[in-house]
Amino acid sequence: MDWYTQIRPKIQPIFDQIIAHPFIEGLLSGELPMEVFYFYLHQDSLYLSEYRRTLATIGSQCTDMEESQFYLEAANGVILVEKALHTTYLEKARIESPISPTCELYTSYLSKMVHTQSLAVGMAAVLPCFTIYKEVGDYILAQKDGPENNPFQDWINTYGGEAFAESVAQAVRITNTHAQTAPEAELAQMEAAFIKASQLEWLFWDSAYRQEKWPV
Ligand SMILES: Cc1ncc(CO)c(N)n1
Repeated sequence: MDWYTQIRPKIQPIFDQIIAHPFIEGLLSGELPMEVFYFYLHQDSLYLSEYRRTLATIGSQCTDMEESQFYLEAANGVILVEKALHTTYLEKARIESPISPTCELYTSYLSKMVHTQSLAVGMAAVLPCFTIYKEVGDYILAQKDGPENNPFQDWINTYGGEAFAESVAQAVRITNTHAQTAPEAELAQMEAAFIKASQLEWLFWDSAYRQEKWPV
């Protein structure tokens, strides 16, 4: 059994809590308050501006040319999403809230992993950013009881679409390849990183829903 197939069931309780979260329910029903959505988008644009550099770092660490190309292209894809977010939503809304504690935690965690751990562990740490968004996108697309004109449809299409699915499948394949030759201790670190990043995905939705601020 490949690495991802055996690790995925371990985050099922986290995934179940993500899709049951009022933020996701609100995206699905179209009833998420716009203010909350804008807060999320602004924090996500701050997240993406760090995440792209994390992906590019992984790309620069890969010795295999195609793996390198994949992560560098993924970083480039993130830049395109960032730009699209800015032009379609954020420019008009002019949100200026500072980076939230959770956003700072998540981006710092990923940066720490790729700068201080092995390549395989770095790959495992960024994998939930691919797989969880894809699964959430697919889950929302599969619901039949959404409204006719969902204001969040563009967002849903981005992550539920075919293009993103292909990128996710490749990230899974590459990470599996690295797990095949990883010693026990490294596999344990890969698992811990994958689970931690999955928890941070939940926390990111939750912090957006709460419009999390620094308490002091
Ligand atoms: C927090 C977060 N994780 C993953 C993605 C998908 O790239 C995103 N846009 N934001």
